[in-house]
Amino acid sequence: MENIVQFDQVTKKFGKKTAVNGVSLAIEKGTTVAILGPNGAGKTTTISMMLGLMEPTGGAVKVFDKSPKEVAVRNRIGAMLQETSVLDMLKVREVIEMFRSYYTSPLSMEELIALTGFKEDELKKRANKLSGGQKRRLGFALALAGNPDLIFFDEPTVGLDITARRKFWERVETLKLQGKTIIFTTHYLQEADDFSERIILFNNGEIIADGKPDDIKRNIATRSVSFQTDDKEVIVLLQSFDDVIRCYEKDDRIYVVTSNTDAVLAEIFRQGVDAKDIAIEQGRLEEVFEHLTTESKEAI
Ligand SMILES: Nc1ncnc2c1ncn2[C@@H]1O[C@H](COP(=O)(O)OP(=O)(O)OP(=O)(O)O)[C@@H](O)[C@H]1O
Repeated sequence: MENIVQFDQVTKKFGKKTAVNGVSLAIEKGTTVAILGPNGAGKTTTISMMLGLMEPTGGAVKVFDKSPKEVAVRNRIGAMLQETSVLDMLKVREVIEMFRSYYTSPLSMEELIALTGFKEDELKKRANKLSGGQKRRLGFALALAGNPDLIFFDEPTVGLDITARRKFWERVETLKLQGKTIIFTTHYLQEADDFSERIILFNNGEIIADGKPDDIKRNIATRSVSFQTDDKEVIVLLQSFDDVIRCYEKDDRIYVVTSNTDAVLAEIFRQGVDAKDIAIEQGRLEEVFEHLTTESKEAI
């Protein structure tokens, strides 16, 4: 399989701060990869080096087997980054036309409209009059204007409502079917799980997990059983249950973090624990990250 992106011992330092630390990875043609990690993990820096926007301090970055700075490479890459501001005074159609003109074999206007779902009245709007969701769609159109083989989305769904999110991922599915290589960053484990074939998890500038979503999830995603109780001693009892990772109290509720919510619930009932308003919650990624940064990396 052809490697589209290749990092060999890549390091990026900003003064004394090491943002990316000796990272090696290869991304194969046609895969959809999610780059996940807490704030400051090095995701954006990694993507910036893939895009040739930043030079590594050490190691080698290759995209399509060349430096990402080469024009021939740039022509094959599309990126939707956070907060792209585009020529506000132009109308949507004009901005898209302008971006198309930068490329030797752009997608047709019709294809771009179909991919982004812009209506005729929206195409006539000035870019600065667009809603947040429409702006994101414009960013999507601009990323695809050159009919790229490799596409980057940096936190593409932040601030979008559920419908806009669903539509965004439907559009990405179309690109996947066309055999594009797609790399996106996200804070949402669920999105990474639903839409990628591979998750690369960053922490402190290093890769701490890399694999299929199911494998990663099994290792990092925990769920919790939570409830209200008047029994102040309950945590001690809960900690003795099998499969319990940890317990804590927050906002007048007891949380039992576990790899097996069914078993914990059964035990709660069996032991007659005073538990009211029981709920099961998917572990928050922040909590997982917190856990990861304090636990040994070999646990993954
Ligand atoms: N231009 C810069 N100058 C100095 N430090 C930087 C610069 N860019 C990034 N950093 C630092 O490098 C580290 C990695 O930052 P990066 O933006 O890559 O993280 P991230 O995983 O994308 O985080 P977020 O989820 O918050 O976007 C952080 O500690 C950040 O403060």
